[in-house]
Amino acid sequence: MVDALETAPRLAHQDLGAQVLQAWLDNAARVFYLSPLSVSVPRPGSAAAPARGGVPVLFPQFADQGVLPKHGLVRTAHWRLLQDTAAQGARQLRYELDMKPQDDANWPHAARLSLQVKSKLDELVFVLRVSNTGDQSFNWTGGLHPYFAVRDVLTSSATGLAGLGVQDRYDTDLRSQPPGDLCWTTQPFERLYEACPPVTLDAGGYSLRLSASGFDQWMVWNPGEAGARALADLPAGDWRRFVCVEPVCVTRPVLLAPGETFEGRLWIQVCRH
Ligand SMILES: O=P(O)(O)OC[C@H]1O[C@@H](O)[C@H](O)[C@@H](O)[C@@H]1O
Repeated sequence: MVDALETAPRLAHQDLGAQVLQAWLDNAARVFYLSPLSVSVPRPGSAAAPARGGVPVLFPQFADQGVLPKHGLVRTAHWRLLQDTAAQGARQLRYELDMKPQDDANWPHAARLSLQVKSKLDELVFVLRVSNTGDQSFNWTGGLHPYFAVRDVLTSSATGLAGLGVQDRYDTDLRSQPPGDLCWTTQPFERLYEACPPVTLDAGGYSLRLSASGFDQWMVWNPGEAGARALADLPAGDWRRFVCVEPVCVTRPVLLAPGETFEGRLWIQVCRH
């Protein structure tokens, strides 16, 4: 009998941003893209940079939609690792971060974040919890930003999104996802979906079944050939090696009263062809 632990994805991770960097399946396939040019060591005068790849956590601001640094404050914060274990056929990680009102003048709130990751056989589950530990309500946007490794984004596709309302950064007249599979070209792609139904991503060689709860939108992003040139931490040509399908809350910020907790989950199931 094969021990399920032997086949559960191995995980690499770092406390900066509680960022899962990689998950290896038992055949050594990598679930996530991770740029070899990622630098997480702080340079004098600048904050530590999150790795380009894996699964960054975005909070309390999605992308550049507000006054905070792009994608918020926690992907450049050092989290506490509370659990890193392998038992009963599963690997489990748990990170925690406490945010205090005095940490950032533009977001003067108290919150506790926890990220739990569980890998079992061909499955990964991410659970992000946000608790309001202060005495005033706050709202936030953000979520998870997985960089899914694909053989070639130009031959990859995703199903499950047809007919959903969209906001597209580059095609502002587009109102809904056209019928058929979603495919990518050499052009930059950034499309926010109005909901978060299950999606199947054909990564080339295997598919990833993605489903989420708590989060209520998908953001699908790939910088394309031209957009990638502006990303110093991405080798030329590597934009073809990933697509980000991100479970997020953007259009409807999450309001948390004192003592309330949000819970968002992402399930990633690897299906061999
Ligand atoms: O380069 P960053 O800060 O990691 O962001 C990557 C991309 O992340 C996506 O989620 C956003 O929709 C894009 O606007 C953004 O460019």
